[in-house]
Amino acid sequence: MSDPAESDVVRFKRLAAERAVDSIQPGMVVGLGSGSTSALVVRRLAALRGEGRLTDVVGVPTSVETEQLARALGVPLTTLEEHPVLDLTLDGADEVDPELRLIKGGGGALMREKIVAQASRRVLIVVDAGKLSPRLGTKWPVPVEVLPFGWRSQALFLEQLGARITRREGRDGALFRTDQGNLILDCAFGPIERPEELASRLEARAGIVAHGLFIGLTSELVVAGPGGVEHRRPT
Ligand SMILES: O=C[C@H](O)[C@H](O)[C@H](O)COP(=O)(O)O
Repeated sequence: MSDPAESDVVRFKRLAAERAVDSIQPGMVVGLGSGSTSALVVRRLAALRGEGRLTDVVGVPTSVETEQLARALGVPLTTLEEHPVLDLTLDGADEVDPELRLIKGGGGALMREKIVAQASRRVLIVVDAGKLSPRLGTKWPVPVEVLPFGWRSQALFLEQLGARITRREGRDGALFRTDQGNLILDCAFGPIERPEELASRLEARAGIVAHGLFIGLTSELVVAGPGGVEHRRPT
């Protein structure tokens, strides 16, 4: 039943999460993304387990936060060491372009999310319609995870690539640290003309350990908005 206090965005996220969980089959090993939409996926999976469905599904969490939520809700977990190939990953995104290229990492989990996505046979991205964008970088900066060692050099390098940099802080105003203990530089490039080229330049730089451009990784998208819930595949 829907909660009258639930905002439209949260309702769309929930509807998309519910539809996405329909793609999970019994016995699957499933990557569990991070962020508020992925939390709704975990909650839905836990609710189905409570009804005696999908009880043999095991998850690989992409962040400490998702791991804690899944454990609290009794969703069984495993690791990539145990299961280096996953059947399916369900994850959110911050921005999605028409080719289903993504910006991710608003919650700082980009590195583990990308590792898990690359280890998955299928990656299903779950979003509300507000995440759709004509061009990546229009709505969201590209999060870049850097080693603390030499981070100022990486900031200069990113500025030379045209980014306006913000070093991410937590809600308490302290420096944000990823689950790996690294820093995030949020890089506002504005609308990005050639995301593949930018991704290659970021990947070639020592000290940058991950970036939030997810290209060629989305197998399917579930998007929910005022027009309903839609399940898309790349064209
Ligand atoms: O690091 C966080 C992730 O990439 C999230 O999947 C992304 O930020 C979307 O989060 P939300 O579902 O809360 O909008």
